[in-house]
Amino acid sequence: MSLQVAIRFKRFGAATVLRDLTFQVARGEVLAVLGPSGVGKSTLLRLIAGLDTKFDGQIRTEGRLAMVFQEPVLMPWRSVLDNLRLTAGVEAAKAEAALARVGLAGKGALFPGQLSLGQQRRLSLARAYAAKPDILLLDEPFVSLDEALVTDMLALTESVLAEQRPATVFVTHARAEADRLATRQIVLSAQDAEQRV
Ligand SMILES: Nc1ncnc2c1ncn2[C@@H]1O[C@H](COP(=O)(O)OP(=O)(O)OP(=O)(O)O)[C@@H](O)[C@H]1O
Repeated sequence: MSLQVAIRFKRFGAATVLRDLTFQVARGEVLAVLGPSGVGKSTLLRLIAGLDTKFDGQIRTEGRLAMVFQEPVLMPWRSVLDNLRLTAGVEAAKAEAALARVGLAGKGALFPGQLSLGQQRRLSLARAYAAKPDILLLDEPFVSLDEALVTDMLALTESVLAEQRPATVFVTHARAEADRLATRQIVLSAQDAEQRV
């Protein structure tokens, strides 16, 4: 099993954000995580990624992990091509192809600040996909892309998932995106948490 999650609780101060959440994701499976804003979806991904280790429970991951954040996290002082090559560890020719696949052909020499937000999001996706991770964490990766781009990026994601078969956890507000990409869905609700403010 690529990913095993057993969270007893995750607290921020007196507020319990996640409680008794247990699931597993095998290679090739795509688990969509839905639920209202503030319910703890991004927190869950940060725990899985190991970016936050303060919680009660156990998370086991196997292999290489890549995460696409809600806001693109790029190195502003490095070119678009370097952002892809340095993080995903791919050679120049493959990096160019990965850029072309997300519609960023010819943009490799620019810096992230010279890209639109939508282009930065696409670079983040390209970087995660080029890394060929065993575990892929996607935090609302299609937010703030226009409709045509969402369609393109969904199709790209679908083919990347079919080719690479990572264990994927996909956070989204959009039920239609979840229906299209996910093999399983969970909906987090405020009842999973216990707000004690
Ligand atoms: N570093 C932090 N310190 C304190 N509270 C935090 C921190 N990070 C998140 N929270 C709180 O935890 C709760 C869950 O936040 P999280 O970002 O995981 O929600 P979400 O479900 O991803 O929301 P959205 O759909 O709006 O992105 C919120 O109440 C938030 O205020």
